[in-house]
Amino acid sequence: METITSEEMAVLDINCEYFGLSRLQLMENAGRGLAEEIIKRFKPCKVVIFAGLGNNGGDAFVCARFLRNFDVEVFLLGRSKDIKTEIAKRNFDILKKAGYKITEIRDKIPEFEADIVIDGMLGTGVRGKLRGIYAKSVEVINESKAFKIAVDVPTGLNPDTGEFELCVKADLTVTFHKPKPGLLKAKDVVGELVVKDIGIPKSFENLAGVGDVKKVYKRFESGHKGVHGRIAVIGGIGYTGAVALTSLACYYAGADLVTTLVPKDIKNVVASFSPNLIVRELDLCDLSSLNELMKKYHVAVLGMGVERNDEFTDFVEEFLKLENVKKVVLDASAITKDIPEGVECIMTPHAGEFRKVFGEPTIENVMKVAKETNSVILLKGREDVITDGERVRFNRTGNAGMTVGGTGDVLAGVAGAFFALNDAFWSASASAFVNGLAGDICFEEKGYNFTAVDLLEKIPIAIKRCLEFV
Ligand SMILES: NC(=O)C1=CN([C@@H]2O[C@H](COP(=O)(O)OP(=O)(O)OC[C@H]3O[C@@H](n4cnc5c(N)ncnc54)[C@H](O)[C@@H]3O)[C@@H](O)[C@H]2O)[C@H](O)CC1
Ligand SMILES: [K+]
Repeated sequence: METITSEEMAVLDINCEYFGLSRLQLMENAGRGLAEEIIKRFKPCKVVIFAGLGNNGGDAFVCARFLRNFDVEVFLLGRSKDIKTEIAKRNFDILKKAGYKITEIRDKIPEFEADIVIDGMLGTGVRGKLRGIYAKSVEVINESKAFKIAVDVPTGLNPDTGEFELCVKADLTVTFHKPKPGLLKAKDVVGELVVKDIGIPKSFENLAGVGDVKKVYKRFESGHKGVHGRIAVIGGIGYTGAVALTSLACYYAGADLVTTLVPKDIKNVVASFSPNLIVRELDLCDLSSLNELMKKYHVAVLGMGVERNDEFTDFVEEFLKLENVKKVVLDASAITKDIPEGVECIMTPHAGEFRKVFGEPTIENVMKVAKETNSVILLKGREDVITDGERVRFNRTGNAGMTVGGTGDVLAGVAGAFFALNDAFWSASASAFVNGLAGDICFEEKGYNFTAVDLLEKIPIAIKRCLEFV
């Protein structure tokens, strides 16, 4: 049975909203689906809903509306003004206006008689040990003789691992869209498991969106220089601009420190492009200094602005074997089959570069190569393909103006910055989305005739738009 983790569900939730399927619609479908399962099993009877302050509670409020002729009472675990989300509050207010019996629980849970108890306290938003009234409520529910129905996840169960300390012992769990992995591991507390379709198109699951960017972008208020990413950019053998574009893209995507390593003869040229750049001499033969240097860096981004040559190909192979090389983004001439064990890798070929090294860029072959090289492939194209060999995501942002030279160099920098603080798969997906969105912002302002420098400067705007999306 295909499952979805709570993290993936959170990303999908936001992406649905971004693609026009609102969370309010999803909540309505979830609540209605839950009520359908109850009406299928029970004649109208007494129902007590234990509702939390998040969307799990929201689903239960919707469900109440569809339990026509049932005697429904709601125990809200806290004050209504503390309800966390606008959509849950909206559904709470509807019940209030409709005159449903609602009790705001502070610390004492009232005595109650019920045929059915609905656990709408916590779902995929649960974090850590059950606190305060939540723990008490679980104990009271488990002592009750009522038929216990869990909304999405029995409260207290870790939806991904199936672990729990104190958890609702449900007779029936109605989960939405797909089961969370933990539900398949904890049958004793899950009871009968029903998966309700809430109308999310299958394709949305594999589409890169704003949710991907919100997942990977991190800013620590109390951060010191370097905590947001230290990146080494290596290239510039033959071309001067590419490595500068990549290095500046690392900064525009949030990295704190970027060192650009280029051949001696162009060092000053590259340095002259921007005071943001820290440019150092690259000696392809001095691997021990490079290994020393990499001690201080999260990620190395290689291959931009290098005419493919055997010397550089050999260098890349040796570089990847260095002890302190943990995470790499391999672009253009650095793309290779030989990724050593223990090196996390994102490769960013376009179709031509992929074909040269791995053969036809069909989805199947790209997934096969990702699996064989134990890396994430971000195949650039009209629709980017991101895969780790198991999972696949597609990115549809971007436009025909991005065929201009240098846009791939910018993408490699964005991927490097996200990769410093995240895993390869989501970093690749989020960077493809951001790079394309920046291209679309350029198009809004300039039509198709924008440059890679224009794209570069729109990267922070694109990220800001994603982070502001609620
Ligand atoms: N995409 C979907 O599948 C949909 C899911 N829906 C439902 O939404 C919940 C997830 O909602 P969320 O608001 O993210 O979190 P919860 O309701 O699970 O948690 C709420 C709230 O509780 C607090 N909290 C967390 N841990 C604890 C704890 N240990 N003790 C006490 N309180 C805790 C925390 O502040 C949270 O914010 C999902 O399960 C579905 O039921 C949508 O409605 C439909 C689409
Ligand atoms: K629940």
